[in-house]
Amino acid sequence: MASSSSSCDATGVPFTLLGALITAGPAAWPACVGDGRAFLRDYARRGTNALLWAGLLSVTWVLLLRVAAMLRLWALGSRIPGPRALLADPGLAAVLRDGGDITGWWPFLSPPYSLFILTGFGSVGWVQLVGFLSKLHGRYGPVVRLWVGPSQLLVSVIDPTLVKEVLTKAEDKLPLTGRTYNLACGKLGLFVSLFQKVKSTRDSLKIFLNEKLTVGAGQSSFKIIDAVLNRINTIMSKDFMDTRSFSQHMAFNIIGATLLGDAFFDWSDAAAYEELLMLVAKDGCFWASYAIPPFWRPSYRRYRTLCAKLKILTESVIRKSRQNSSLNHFDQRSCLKSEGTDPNTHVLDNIMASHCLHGAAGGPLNSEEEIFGNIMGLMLHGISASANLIGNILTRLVLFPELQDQLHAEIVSVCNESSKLEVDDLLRMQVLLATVCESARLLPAGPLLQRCSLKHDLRLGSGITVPARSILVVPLHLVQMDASVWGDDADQFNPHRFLKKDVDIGEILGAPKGSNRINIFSECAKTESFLPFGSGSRECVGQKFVVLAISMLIASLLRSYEVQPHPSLSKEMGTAVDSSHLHLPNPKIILTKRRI
Ligand code: HEM
Repeated sequence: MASSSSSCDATGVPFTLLGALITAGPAAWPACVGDGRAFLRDYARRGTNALLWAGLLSVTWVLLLRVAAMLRLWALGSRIPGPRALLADPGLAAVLRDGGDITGWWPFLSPPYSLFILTGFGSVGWVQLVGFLSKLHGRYGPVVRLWVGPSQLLVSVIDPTLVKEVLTKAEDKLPLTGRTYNLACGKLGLFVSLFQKVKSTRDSLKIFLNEKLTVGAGQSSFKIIDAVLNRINTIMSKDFMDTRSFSQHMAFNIIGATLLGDAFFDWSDAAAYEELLMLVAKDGCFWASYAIPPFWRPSYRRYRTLCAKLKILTESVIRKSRQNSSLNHFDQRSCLKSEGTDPNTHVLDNIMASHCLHGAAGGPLNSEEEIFGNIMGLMLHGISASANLIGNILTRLVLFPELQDQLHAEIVSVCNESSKLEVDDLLRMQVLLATVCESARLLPAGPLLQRCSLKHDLRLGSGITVPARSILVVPLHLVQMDASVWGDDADQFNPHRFLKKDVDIGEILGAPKGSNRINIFSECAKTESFLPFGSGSRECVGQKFVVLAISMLIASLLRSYEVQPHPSLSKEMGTAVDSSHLHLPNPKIILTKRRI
């Protein structure tokens, strides 16, 4: 016997709500189907089922994609030499616990996911990390893989040719780098992961910074250094100062005045800004390392408040700087005017101007917010990294008084007493440039260059394929202290190696190849192992500017002052330098005016 439901002819009943609306309605349906309310209930049930199925299918699809990506990562990753197991090294646990710092700006993943958060100014974390990678490279060769999580592959490269290839081919930064700067500076177009996003801003910034020091033009004295040095007399009213704070203060003034123009010098909030900036730089990487911002932690909220204050101050100095600038606001004039960039304006206008051009070419205009963010990011990175290098050089000068004498003699011989120092003079100061380079070689601003290729696998010439989204690192300290390249004394401070061994920093200085003035660097045999400013698509945009600016600062300083250790410290100085040179003391120094 047929059941009542099977005898019900429901074919006339519409399947969808739309269908129901355009038919004559429930009145036209067979009685066994029920009234309109029953239809809606049935419709809701069917709809919910469909949605659940769709959700289930999408989640399954995403999971399958993830699993497939993970299997692919495992398959490709396992072909790269390296330890088999997931990372379980007790030594690195200590590194994990260390705090992070934008100066190092080699941020990694975080508690609880992370491998390590690296600190600036030569922390213990550096030593452990470098030691660990050194062991791995010793065992597995120049390319080593390290599983830092089931779906996270770190690949470390130290072979100079492969390093160059990696830094050129892999154009993206780790997303965490961008997050760190985003957290501190808000929206910004520099330092973020995707190369395509940073490219145009990088280009205009490069032009601006390079034109600040027109190398080889013969007539450009570096006014900012004069202004900075004028401040030394005020600072010297104190008995002594520690190298770190002095270097930070010098770097702050040089970078601040370069980016923001003269307005920076008579800015009443400068001291507060400097303090705030360093606080924000110190903790940025740590907080950004959380996958979900820890809003519930009061210390995190305090950090956000500091960032907000810094942002307000940055905006106020930028406004002040704009008022001072000859180009008051970015307008059509500035767009038309600046195909190249005008070195007399400040960087803000140039970045804006370049984006006007960009806009004319169809690209999006930078928002004001992004421009403020860029300037803030540059201040954070530029000041921290420059302070590190200046401090390193000053410490070496204190440690090696005979080098200081040699530098002074060189400075005096290159420029006569009354003349102003010019950039051209600097290019003749070979020992000075070599000292800057050697200091940068031995103590880079961060221990690792980091890259990733977000979208594509990376096929290296050596036949190795690095899967997309792997973390690629170049341990600078291992590369720059490689005895097979730099000789047995690779870990010793010896600026003269740059004179003898012909490392080409001509490119950094932007001088023509073979130029007489810098022929010390005319051959490039070791260049690929000298990477304090990185290399390739994401290399430091400020390198030429900063090498010359710091050389100018040191030359101007040594011309008028002798840098001496404070008497209370001089005895311990000799032993304070750790053999790996990853730790430098922070000596108290006295600047004694030279008798002319
Ligand atoms: C001694 C001082 C400095 C050091 C040691 C330094 C070092 C570095 C390093 C290692 C990188 C990454 C390179 C790579 O991954 O290949 C970098 C990137 C960069 N640096 Fe510097 N830097 C210094 C000063 C400056 C200054 C003064 C500025 C500008 C005011 C600057 C602007 C940049 C920019 C824009 C990038 C690239 C960001 C990107 O591509 O997203 N740097 N720097």
